Amino acid sequence: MNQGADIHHRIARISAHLNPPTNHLQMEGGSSLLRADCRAKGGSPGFKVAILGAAGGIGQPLSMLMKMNPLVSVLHLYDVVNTPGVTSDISHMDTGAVVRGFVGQTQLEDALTGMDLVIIPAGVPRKPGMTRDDLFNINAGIVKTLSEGIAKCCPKAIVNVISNPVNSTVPIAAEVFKKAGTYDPRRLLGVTMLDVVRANTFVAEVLGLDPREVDVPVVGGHAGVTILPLLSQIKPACSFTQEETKYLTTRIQNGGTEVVEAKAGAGSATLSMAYAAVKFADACLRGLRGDAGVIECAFVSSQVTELPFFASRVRLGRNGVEEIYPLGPLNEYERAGLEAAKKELGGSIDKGVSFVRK
Ligand SMILES: NC(=O)c1ccc[n+]([C@@H]2O[C@H](COP(=O)([O-])OP(=O)(O)OC[C@H]3O[C@@H](n4cnc5c(N)ncnc54)[C@H](O)[C@@H]3O)[C@@H](O)[C@H]2O)c1
Ligand SMILES: O=C(O)C[C@H](O)C(=O)O
Repeated sequence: MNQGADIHHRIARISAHLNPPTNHLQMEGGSSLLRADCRAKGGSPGFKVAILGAAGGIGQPLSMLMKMNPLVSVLHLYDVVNTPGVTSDISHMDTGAVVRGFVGQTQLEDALTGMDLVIIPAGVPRKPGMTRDDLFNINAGIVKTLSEGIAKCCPKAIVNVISNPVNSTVPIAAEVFKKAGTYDPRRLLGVTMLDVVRANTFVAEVLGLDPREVDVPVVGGHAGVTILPLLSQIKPACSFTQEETKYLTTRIQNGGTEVVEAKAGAGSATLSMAYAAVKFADACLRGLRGDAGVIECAFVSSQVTELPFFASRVRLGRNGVEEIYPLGPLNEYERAGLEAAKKELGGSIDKGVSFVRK
């Protein structure tokens, strides 16, 4: 066989056992194909991460940022459209993770098999005038289907749910996992990190600080009054006037709507969300690696209140959520906020549970 034919033969051989439609098939040179294949098979240390909804407004920058994360060795990009292009594009970044693309329901199982962490930003976003709950009718079914795939193909994966309404989609995923007999509450987390990111930013603005120096716990859920910033517990310790407290609480609770209105029909937060999702996913991966003291806020199965799910500070470890911290001392304003949050949150959780049990 001449040299050109030999290379073509090697490419064909490798193509046959790489997942379709991977970017590697478009690379030139048999030797690089072989090396990428070895790394994909676990030759390089790191975690295997799938992003479901990878071609969307959040999915694309999230995929790019996860490709830059040194803890990721394999990155699977799944969507019902456009993943071949996104995968090809992102795969040219000279970072460690091997990227593979999967498109359409028939490739969902391949996308999920063997994953350590699955991030779900699949689903429709809000338009001005809509609540997150208005997305339920479409997104509930999407999250249900994707969760069924996870239960079947990677039941031990940590799952980060971004799709709205998070207050309902997390209970939906939990019910699907219960039905499948795979539910481990420690491994299912609703992503509320954007609320913390916003709270840090807005509080830093008021205090004249660098946002990186500020840490605001945000508890409850991820919609309107269920988003409850605990300004009395911020680090560094600081007090606010009543006016500042009201301004900050309202702005943090309406952060999503602020972006939806500014985008004027073109969707909701995508870039700040991708940043927040990566910050949270990185914390989950550091926990999986066994790092000590990884603490973030997340919407999880919880006994912190009488509700079955609640967002609060959690410690992340090798099994996902290793410890859930109590809310700590609340001031009068926060106690009233907690009551309002619980009232709305209870209904959203029930709605998610009934969707699967019906
Ligand atoms: N948790 C949060 O803090 C937070 C923040 C921002 C947005 N969100 C939510 O994230 C979701 C996505 O927002 P976006 O701006 O990226 O929307 P988008 O419309 O830009 O992207 C969504 C992607 O999901 C894909 N998709 C649809 N059905 C799918 C399925 N069955 N399987 C896989 N992929 C599927 C679409 O093809 C699309 O590429 C929305 O529900 C939005 O409300 C949550
Ligand atoms: O507001 C939205 O609809 C998207 C997201 O939940 C956000 O908080 O930005």
